[in-house]
This record gives sequence, structure tokens and C-alpha cells, in this order.
Amino acid sequence: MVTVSLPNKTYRVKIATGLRENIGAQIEGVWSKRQVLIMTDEQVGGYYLAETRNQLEKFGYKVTTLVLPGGEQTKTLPYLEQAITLLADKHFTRDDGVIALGGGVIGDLAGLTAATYMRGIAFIQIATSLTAQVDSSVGGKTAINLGQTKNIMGTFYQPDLVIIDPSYLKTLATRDLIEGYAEVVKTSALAGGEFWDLTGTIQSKDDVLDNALALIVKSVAYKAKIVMQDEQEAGIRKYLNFGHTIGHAIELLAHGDLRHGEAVAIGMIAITKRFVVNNISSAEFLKALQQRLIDVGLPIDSTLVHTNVMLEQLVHDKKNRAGILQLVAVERPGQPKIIKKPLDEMKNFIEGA
Ligand SMILES: NC(=O)c1ccc[n+]([C@@H]2O[C@H](COP(=O)([O-])OP(=O)(O)OC[C@H]3O[C@@H](n4cnc5c(N)ncnc54)[C@H](O)[C@@H]3O)[C@@H](O)[C@H]2O)c1
Ligand SMILES: O=C(O)C(=O)C[C@@H](O)[C@H](O)[C@H](O)COP(=O)(O)O
Ligand SMILES: [Zn+2]
Repeated sequence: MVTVSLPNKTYRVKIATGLRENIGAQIEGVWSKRQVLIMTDEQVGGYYLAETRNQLEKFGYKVTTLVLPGGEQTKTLPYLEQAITLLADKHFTRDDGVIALGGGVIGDLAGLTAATYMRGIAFIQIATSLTAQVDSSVGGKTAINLGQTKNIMGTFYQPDLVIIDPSYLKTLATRDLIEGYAEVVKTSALAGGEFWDLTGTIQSKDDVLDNALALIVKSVAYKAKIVMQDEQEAGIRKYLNFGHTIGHAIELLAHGDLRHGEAVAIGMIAITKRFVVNNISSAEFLKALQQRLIDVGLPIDSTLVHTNVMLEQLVHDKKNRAGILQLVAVERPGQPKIIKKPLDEMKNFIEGA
């Protein structure tokens, strides 16, 4: 278990195989009896909605469900409106709660739903994808995309509890598992040490599954440590955005052809290549990073990186301050730093490598 202690809230991230079987008891530990909305997507709902609902009803919760289409397209305004409208139609009050049962898409959308309904009602994350278990369910970033911009509308809104059971991963498609592993490689590069060594031993999808518990615990522990020092990303939380400046830009330009983690993998390599040329990152680190991604079949390059539309997209990065981007460089494992680069120098910077 990892505890996230913040100025205005402390919550637990429970990580264990088998938690799924007593979800009701887990939730009863933090929430009194109330009306709850479980938000999920069609795929996750098909596997796990009935058991989750039954568990909650057994413990006296009044359950409403909302099953949405899967995929990034669901992290958009129409679905936020649908969720908020449902809460209002069912007369949810400030004493009720929203539960996300799913991956990062459902977690980000359900978090924003909970954060904005009546200016905020209680929220719990049940993380079912690897991305959600290693990253998105922890730390309180919620968001939707608008038009061609990733995560442009959102809040920092912390859950009351995060439940992570690695057994959910058994039903996850290989591509979705591997995508989530990109965030693990990212976090291990930021953390360095034993965690970096561990990702150096992972060479296949099966290795990811076999080591899932350790990978999740290490990822969550590192992320929690960062978030506890910098909840609202004024400083070191920016490190968690390694690979995301270019990654986010190409993710939406790929119109669904690239998953988030795949775009982050490409983004980490694209930016690190440039930092090697600029003598900021070591060539050894780049080689080892590439190897970790290639070993599990993650992409490391895309033609989208080299396009003008990608450059135009960078203006929307949340680390853009007055035309100066704050890029995350990793000099060597465990040594992240922020490098400032004017937006109008990015074309030369990217083409110069
Ligand atoms: N808030 C954060 O800090 C944060 C961090 C990382 C990523 N994200 C966001 O998360 C999203 C990506 O998350 P994701 O990769 O989980 O995508 P996702 O939620 O779309 O899940 C990927 C696919 O896996 C399926 N799935 C999830 N759990 C499953 C299970 N146990 N069994 C079978 N199928 C399952 C889903 O139905 C979906 O089709 C992106 O929008 C990204 O921006 C947010
Ligand atoms: O939690 C964070 O902080 C992160 O940056 C984690 C990222 O993996 C995640 O993709 C996040 O949603 C990116 O946020 P954004 O602020 O760049 O939209
Ligand atoms: Zn991410």
C-alpha cells in the first residue's frame, strides 16, 4: 500500500492481487453508505461491471452505472456532459460519489466528472489497465481533450481511494499492456537505481505480466513521492511529463493510430536524441532507453515528429510559459532536469539532430 499525503487530503493506493474480490469492503473502509455512479467503458464493463456492482450493492450502496464507448474519443466534452446530466437526473448530492472502473480514459473523465459536479463530489479509482495502475489513477490529474488538444480541460482532483489489483491485467489486450509499460519505462528512467535495473530485465509482454506487481509498486511509489512534494506541478512534477511534449502532440495528430503510451515512447526517444546531440543526456542512456522500448515492441519513431503540424501543436503544452517550453531531459537514469527552450527554436532543435 502507498499513502499519498497532501496538504488538503490523504488517501491510500491499495495494491494487491485479489482486491477485486472484496471491492465492497475496500470502499466501505472510506465511504459511508451512499448513492454511487460507476463509470466504465464497454470492454471493461463487459468483464467487471456486474461483479463490481454486486459487491457494492451487497455493502448497501445504491448503484447507478454509465457504460461508455472505449478509447480516447470518450475523453471529450459530450461524454462529460452525459455523465454530469446523469448525476443530476438521478439526484446525486454532495454526499454521493463517482467510481471510475477502467483505464486512463475512464479515470480522467470520471475524475473530471466528480470534480465538476456540484463543484466536487467524492471519487474513487478502480484501475484496470496497466497505464491506470502505474500512472493515471494516482496524483489527481483529470482531463478531457478538446479538438486537437490533449488534456486541455481538467483539474487537479484527488480520489479518496485507489484500488489496484494486477489480476485485472489478465484480460487486457497485448497492445494495451505494452502501451502502459511505456509509462513504467518513463518512471524507471526518472527514478534510476533498482527500478531502472528492473526494467532492463523486461524483454517481453510475459515479462511485464510476470513482474506486474513490482512494476506497479515501484511506479506508484515514485509518482506518489513526486506528487506529495508538488501536487500542482509547479516544479518537480513536470518530470512526470518526460516524453509528453512531443508525445501529446503526435498522439492526437495520429487520430487514434497511436495509443498514449506509444506516443510517449516516441516522444521520449525524440527528445532524448536531441539532448544527446546537445551534450545534456548521455548516449548510453539513450541506447538503454531505446532498448527497453524495442524489447517489448514499443515504437520509437514516427514521421509525425518531423512535421510542421507537430511543431504548431507544441504551443498547447502546459509547460509552455510565455513562449518558452520547459522540456524534460534525463541526463542519465535517475537524473531528470528541466531545459528551457523557446518555441520558435524548436524547429531547429528538432531538425538539428
Ligand atoms: N491522469 C494521469 O495522470 C494520466 C497518466 C497517464 C495517462 N493518462 C491518460 O490515460 C489515457 C490512456 O489510458 P489507458 O492506456 O488505460 O487507455 P484506456 O482507458 O483507453 O484503456 C485502453 C483499453 O484497454 C481496455 N481495458 C482497460 N482495462 C482493461 C482490462 N482489465 N481488461 C480488458 N480491457 C481493458 C479499455 O477498454 C481500452 O480499450 C490517455 O488518455 C492518457 O492521456 C492520464
Ligand atoms: O501525473 C502527471 O503529472 C503526469 O504528467 C503523468 C502523465 O503520464 C500523464 O500522461 C498526464 O496526464 C499528462 O498530463 P498533462 O499535464 O501533460 O496533460
Ligand atoms: Zn502519460
